[in-house]
Amino acid sequence: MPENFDAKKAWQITKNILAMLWKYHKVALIFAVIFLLFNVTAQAAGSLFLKKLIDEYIVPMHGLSHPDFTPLLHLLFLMAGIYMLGLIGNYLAQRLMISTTQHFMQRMRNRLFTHMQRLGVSYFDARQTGEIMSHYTNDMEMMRQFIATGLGISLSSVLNLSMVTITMFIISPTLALIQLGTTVIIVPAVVVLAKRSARYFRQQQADMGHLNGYIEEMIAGQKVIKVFSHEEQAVTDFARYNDALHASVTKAVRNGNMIWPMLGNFGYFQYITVAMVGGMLALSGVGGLTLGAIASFLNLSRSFTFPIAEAFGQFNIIMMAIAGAERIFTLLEESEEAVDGQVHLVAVEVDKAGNFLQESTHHTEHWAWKEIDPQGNATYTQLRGEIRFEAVNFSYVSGKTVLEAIDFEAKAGQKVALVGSTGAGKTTITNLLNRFYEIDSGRILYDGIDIKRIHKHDLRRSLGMVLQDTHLFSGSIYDNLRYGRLSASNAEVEEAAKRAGAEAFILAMEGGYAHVIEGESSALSQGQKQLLSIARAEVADPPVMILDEATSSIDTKTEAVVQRGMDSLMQGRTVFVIAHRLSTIQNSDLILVIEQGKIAESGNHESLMQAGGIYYRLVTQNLNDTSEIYS
Ligand SMILES: Nc1ncnc2c1ncn2[C@@H]1O[C@H](COP(=O)(O)OP(=O)(O)OP(=O)(O)O)[C@@H](O)[C@H]1O
Repeated sequence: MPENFDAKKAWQITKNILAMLWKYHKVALIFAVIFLLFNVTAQAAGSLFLKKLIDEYIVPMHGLSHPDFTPLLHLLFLMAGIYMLGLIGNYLAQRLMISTTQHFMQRMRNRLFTHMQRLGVSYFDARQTGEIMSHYTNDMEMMRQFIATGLGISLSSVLNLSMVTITMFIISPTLALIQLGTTVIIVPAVVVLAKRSARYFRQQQADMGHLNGYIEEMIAGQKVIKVFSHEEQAVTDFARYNDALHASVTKAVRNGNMIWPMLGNFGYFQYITVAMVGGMLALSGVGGLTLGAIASFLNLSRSFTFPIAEAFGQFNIIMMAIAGAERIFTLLEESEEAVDGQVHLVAVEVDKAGNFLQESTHHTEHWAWKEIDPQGNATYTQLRGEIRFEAVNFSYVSGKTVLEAIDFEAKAGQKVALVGSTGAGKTTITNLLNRFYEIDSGRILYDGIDIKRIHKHDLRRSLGMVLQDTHLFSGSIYDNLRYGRLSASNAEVEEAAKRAGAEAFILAMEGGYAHVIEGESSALSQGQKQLLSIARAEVADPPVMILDEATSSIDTKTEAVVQRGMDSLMQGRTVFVIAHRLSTIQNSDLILVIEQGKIAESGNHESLMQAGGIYYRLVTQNLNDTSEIYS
């Protein structure tokens, strides 16, 4: 069942859109209303002229043998002129609304993307890419239609209706009251249909998001689907999502579409009622109704239901837009990742003995933490790369502890290896160091400074990451490697690639460093991608590195090359290695065996082997994963 329609919320969202439109496009909106007023005034004037035409020109001419048509023609020309002005007003109003919509949408897209860049990793971890994408495609398109057509038509309908009502009262207050009185009858039915329709439109937008999410997941997982021959299953699952979407679209459209014919038919009923009552009143001489008054009133009676029907005809669009806009606003209301922190990372110049000289504006390979006290005095703490976890507890979902009482120290320049079974919490430890997620309790210190006090951008700049899941962007090799540090020169990029062991294969490619990679679909092997990602980290030259070791997805020869790249990257830095090959971590200064979110053992290779515990069994049984010990 679709969620209940919340009229208050729908109104709030409409108000939000209107407020934003007003804020940025005040002048355009004022002019659009003025042009629309031209149009509705012309139509009302047309009805009043019709009365004049019949009562003062046509009726007196009746029975004359030589009628003078000149005054009649003058009046007809005047009417044509007024209608023309109305048409021009309408055209200008439409044009203004279209250009306003385009500007508004451009602003919204920018706002959405900027906001998305400021969201924390947790937002993306919890959602499918397709679902997020559908905010940019589907929801945005709904919003565009809302402003371009829904809002324009509703606005002109309201103005039209007001003008028609005023003109009706001018012509005959009695008939005007009958018209309004009969309209009240239809209101409850329209409201019921409108509410039902709105409910299904919200469901439709949600179903569309699910479908997009599923498609995106299936595209990303095409190879896996094929490997397991699950094409049929994927088609069946897709059909389920598609059926759900079809059902909600059908229900929404069916309810929405009933409003238009219902109001249309009701308009005829009103037309006949007004004609009959008006005729009777005229015949009995009540209210001084003339033939011209009845004719122009009947004309207005048709125009009365038309804007109501037209406004409700936009109902589908408005409801879909509200559903779409609600999803966009929900994303916009998603709290941004806080990037506070008064401690900054700066490049510094040092003398031969390594003593601090001064802050530098360019890359120097030496870093310091800079803090400015309330008096404006800067203090510099030389960056050493010491990391300390003190009694850290963490849970992704409240109540489900993932890390418990994590306590260790990585001294400057040390290599710390994290080993343990899958899901033990190794990656989570690095996620906390990066502040992708905030700890529940305890402290993480970086050179003695609580990382919560370090500006998040600077903290992350000081931590390089080479993940198994490498991501390269569309662009040249130069561009991709420079992503690590935008100010790096070509020579620095080439030097880093050489150190990472990536030079040979880069030069073998057409264009060498200028070779353009087309996003993730590039024809690079897993090992080559990993070498590029190592080189990218080399360019960034951060004092602390987090390495997720290559797994068996690459062959032994490439693995040796990647390992050499990693070894080079580790030189002179504090390094955290999420280890998958025990052979590569034996020289680590500290090995942490993580089990079910706790440090089960810690020490160096020798001490852990002597202890004869989990690590000893892992090594002696030549296993990579502690879970195999227990199985
Ligand atoms: N974004 C997330 N939201 C909720 N739970 C998560 C999230 N990421 C990881 N977890 C859970 O936290 C636990 C630790 O996961 P983590 O990725 O740190 O394990 P790991 O030791 O790195 O495993 P692996 O060696 O398989 O990469 C697991 O139970 C996992 O299911």
